[in-house]
Amino acid sequence: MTDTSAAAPPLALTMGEPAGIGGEVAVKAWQALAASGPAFFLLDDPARIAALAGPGIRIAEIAAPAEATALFGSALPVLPVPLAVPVQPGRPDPANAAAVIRSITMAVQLTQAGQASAVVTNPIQKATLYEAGFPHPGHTEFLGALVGSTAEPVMMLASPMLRVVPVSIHVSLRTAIETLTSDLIVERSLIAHRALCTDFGIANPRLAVAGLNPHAGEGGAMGVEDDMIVAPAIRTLREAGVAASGPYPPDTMFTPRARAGYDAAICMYHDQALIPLKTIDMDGGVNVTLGLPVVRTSPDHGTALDIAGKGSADQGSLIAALRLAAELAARRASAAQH
Ligand SMILES: NC(=O)c1ccc[n+]([C@@H]2O[C@H](COP(=O)([O-])OP(=O)(O)OC[C@H]3O[C@@H](n4cnc5c(N)ncnc54)[C@H](O)[C@@H]3O)[C@@H](O)[C@H]2O)c1
Ligand SMILES: N[C@H](C(=O)O)[C@H](O)COP(=O)(O)O
Repeated sequence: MTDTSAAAPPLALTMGEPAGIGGEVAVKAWQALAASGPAFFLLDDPARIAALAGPGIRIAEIAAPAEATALFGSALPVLPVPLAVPVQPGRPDPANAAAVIRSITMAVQLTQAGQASAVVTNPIQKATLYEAGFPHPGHTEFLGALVGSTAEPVMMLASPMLRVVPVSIHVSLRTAIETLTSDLIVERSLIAHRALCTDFGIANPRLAVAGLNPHAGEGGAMGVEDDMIVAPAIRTLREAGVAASGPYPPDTMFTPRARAGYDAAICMYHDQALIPLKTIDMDGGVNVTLGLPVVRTSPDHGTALDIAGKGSADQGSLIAALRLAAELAARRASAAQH
């Protein structure tokens, strides 16, 4: 376990969609972590968070991230990001989109400036941001643009039981299949491999590559992509020294016995990766963006508008995201010192 106890800067937690469950799980996560850390501050509207938390919980409005660590044991630190209009739980309003986006931008800038150790994002309501003109499909692509990445960052969902990496993210299933190439599989796998080595501290990560078709194509009878696209990518990865294997029939590669044989599953499209992860560990899964100069994690769930304002949201995934962000940031900080 990496030592995260040194005086690392606090984590920056974004507001996410204010009409969703982000504020509620942030308050619950603070209650769970106040005594132990890792310390974080929330970029949000302090008055709304105070109203949401109720009278028993102290909210501390801060002017800079450096104030958060000392306060964290007794109050939830909030760096103000004012909202344009009042929030109605379960009913997102595009008028608040600018504040949602500003919260993400500020978290990234503060992390790049060394004032925060990592970015942890609460879930956004993508359709509401699109309505307000947001041009990025999701956080992953937006973060890549914010830091000026040349290659699109890679999405990983991680839990103690499984790590999955989809080679395409927020595109239709048709587009995911039409744009699948050996080069794309190799590019995403190499970024994942590097992150598993450096951020996760795994010496020789084993990548299990999923097939695209039923039975990984059954020798071409159920689709040619496994032989023509996936298998050549695995050969290229192996030639580059990566312990990659497959293509595996996707229906059996997520069983407990199969999972014991690899460190991450490289999946051919979004839901091939995210369905097993969220089925196995919805309350402990964490979304991690690989290939960025800053550490970014997020809970695996979305805005859960159907339960917003009801007090029933589970905070487990956000707590796991905060803990993993601190661990990855500490490992990067330690590597930078050596
Ligand atoms: N990181 C992110 O920004 C992120 C991640 C996933 C989804 N989203 C967005 O969230 C919105 C809603 O997505 P969705 O409906 O597909 O998924 P969702 O995760 O919001 O909800 C799916 C179901 O799980 C339940 N649920 C989710 N989190 C829960 C929690 N912490 N405790 C208890 N129950 C919980 C919800 O009530 C709902 O019934 C979409 O706009 C989507 O794009 C954003
Ligand atoms: N694809 C993710 C999921 O379904 O859980 C989610 O939309 C989050 O994506 P970003 O982190 O890129 O917003």
